[in-house]
Amino acid sequence: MRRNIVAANWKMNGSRDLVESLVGGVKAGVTELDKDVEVVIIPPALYVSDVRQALSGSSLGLGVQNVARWESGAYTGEVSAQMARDAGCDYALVGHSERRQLFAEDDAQVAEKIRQILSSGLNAIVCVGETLEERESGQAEQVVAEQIRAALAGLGADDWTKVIVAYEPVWAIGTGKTATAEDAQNMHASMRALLAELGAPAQDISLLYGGSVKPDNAVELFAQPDIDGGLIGGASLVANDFVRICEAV
Ligand SMILES: O=C(CO)COP(=O)(O)O
Repeated sequence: MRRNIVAANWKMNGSRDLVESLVGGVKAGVTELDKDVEVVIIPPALYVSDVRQALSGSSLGLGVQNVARWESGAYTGEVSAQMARDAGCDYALVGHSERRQLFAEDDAQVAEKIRQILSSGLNAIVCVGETLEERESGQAEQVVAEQIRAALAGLGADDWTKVIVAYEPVWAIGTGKTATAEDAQNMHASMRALLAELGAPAQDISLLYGGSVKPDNAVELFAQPDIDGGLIGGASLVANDFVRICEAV
């Protein structure tokens, strides 16, 4: 059965004070949620342990925003998937468009990171999405399909149970522009069809939408049959807004 998931990607925002106030607010706010909704906090790696402590006693999940593509060794500044697991994480984001654009992460590197994430026992939230130019030239589906194939082709049956795919159109991230619920649903349906082609149990895989999700557009987006939750940036930094988005699932 696929799960409904709402994940908070704090990006490079926050402080220890914010961890206290934000996690406290979210924890208190989500106690009323349907048990079928999984809420995941993804802070900067340095705050993972603080968030883990602040989350204690709750069922919220924890994740990192990135991992190294190597297992261990002389890679100054990197954090491995195994370390994230060791520090108490359950999830790792991979292939976020900010990593692809600002850190030149390509599909091959994304695939290597996914292998690290899965072999360490974490769940991978694999981000894909097209740029505005690609959408306007009618290539959106093809771009997303290529990203999914490059990242996920050849996974084994056990691996698929730990894969979540997040569709985040690049032009919708942090811009206040959201894909229409219809466009997002169409993309999600085609992603699910492709996953089936790749041998995945596609009906069981959670597909999240991300890109300017706010409390007032979340209900319509999450009502779509192939949208199983969201990956939330800006609105995840305000406890009330994030809780309202979680309630919309
Ligand atoms: O990139 C995102 C989540 O990973 C989306 O960010 P915003 O919600 O700020 O648009």
